[in-house]
Amino acid sequence: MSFASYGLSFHSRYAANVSFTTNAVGVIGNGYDKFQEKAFQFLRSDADIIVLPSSAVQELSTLPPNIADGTKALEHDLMGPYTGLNFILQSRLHHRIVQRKLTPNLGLLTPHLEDELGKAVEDLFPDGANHGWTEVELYPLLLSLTARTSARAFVGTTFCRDSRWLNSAVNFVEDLFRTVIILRAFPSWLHPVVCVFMPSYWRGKGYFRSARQVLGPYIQERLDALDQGKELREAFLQPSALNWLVDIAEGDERNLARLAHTETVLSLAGIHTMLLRQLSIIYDLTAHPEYLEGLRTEVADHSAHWNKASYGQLRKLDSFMRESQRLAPPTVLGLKRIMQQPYTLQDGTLLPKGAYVCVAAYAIENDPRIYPEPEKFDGLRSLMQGDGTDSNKHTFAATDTKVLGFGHGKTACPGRFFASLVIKMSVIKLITEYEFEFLPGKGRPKNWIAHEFLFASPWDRIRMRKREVGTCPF
Ligand code: HEM
Repeated sequence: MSFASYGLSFHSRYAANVSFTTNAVGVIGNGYDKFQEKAFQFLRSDADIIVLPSSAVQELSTLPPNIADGTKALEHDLMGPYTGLNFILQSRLHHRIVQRKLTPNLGLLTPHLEDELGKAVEDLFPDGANHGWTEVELYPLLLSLTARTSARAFVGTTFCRDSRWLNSAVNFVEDLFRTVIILRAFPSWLHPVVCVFMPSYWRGKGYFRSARQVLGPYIQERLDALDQGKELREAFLQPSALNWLVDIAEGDERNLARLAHTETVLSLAGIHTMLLRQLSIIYDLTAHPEYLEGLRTEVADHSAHWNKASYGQLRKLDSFMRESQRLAPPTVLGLKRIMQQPYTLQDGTLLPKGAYVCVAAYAIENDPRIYPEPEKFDGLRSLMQGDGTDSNKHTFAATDTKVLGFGHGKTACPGRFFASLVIKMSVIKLITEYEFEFLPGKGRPKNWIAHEFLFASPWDRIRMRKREVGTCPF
């Protein structure tokens, strides 16, 4: 069994890993262009990665986890044994809570999220912006905003403003990626030694401990109340993932550490992914202000009867968000899987047991045969593609074989509907209440890509000011 080996003839694994670390878009893009409809392989320090052609997306997305496991690939990528993430292999609770509780209850959560977002803006945004142009680092501002807003849904009012919880939730992710990026510079056999010298590794353990300390007594009280059939106090009746988690946990999952860790994983899955989206959207809107009035008018058109359903009717905003994610996706690889048994694809490619496979998501979404003039930012691109027959097909949360930011098919991100709601809510708040501009002589801050992951600089500065008349509908 062989794959086209991209660049392997002159690259040692170490050199290949350095190329991938610093230029994943180029490495994968060149392989994608060169091999087109054939699978190819490249080396990363921790794995030999097989990249399947775009024609295999549909088939790969339908393979069940007993054949191609996405959670194992995620755990592998995020270095489970060194970041504590290996516990996601023991239960699907982190997935069930999103699919069975968070998503079906979005309507119920919407007014709570709107309320928290409004309070967070008041608490966090600089007072100077209310009086004129003020220079800010937008990244940390939006990070705190997203952590607060999403915490209202994840842990309820009891903890959503608790600095111990918020600091843990935010810093856990940052340290996790530090650990991953540093460890990937070393061969796997050195990881158990190198990690001991890394502060991010030790801090990572501390966040899990802190989650248990902060949430533990509350979780225990709810578990006891449920077991003893006691009347639930007010906090226990609020809609929050924390309350629902305790309800749906079964067997070994009904354990303080497991439940508190699951909450930490929700923060990992949600906060930075949503922050980076919002940051990109505000940067893209500032770089392309011609879209601003159209988006504000779309919101204004629904303002008189604003309700939870209004978010689903903002098609221009959906399109803009999709275009922003196409050009700045969370990762340049998609549908990452570890094969649990040998499998032969319809095109005859044999994927051996244990192989790490994926598709070139960024290259597909920037392929001129699929997206004309892919380098051009076209905020209404997906709106124009809609033929009106399926109004949900072009929403931000919709996936497709050519729209891979959330994966595709049954295994696609279960949190994408929540993410879409929270991102829309905060973008609406930001653009109807504030104006933004780049610093004089500066353009849109660049994204950083390290390995397959997209990051943004937390130190980039931008100017903002409150609009004279704010028009936020909630
Ligand atoms: C813009 C924001 C987000 C992006 C771009 C994103 C992207 C992704 C992607 C690409 C996957 C892998 C899908 C696959 O198997 O191919 C995934 C999985 C997942 N996401 Fe998201 N996500 C986002 C927000 C969220 C949020 C807010 C939550 C929670 C509320 C969440 C929860 C999850 C979970 C539980 C999984 C499955 C993990 C597993 O396989 O065990 N995501 N996400």
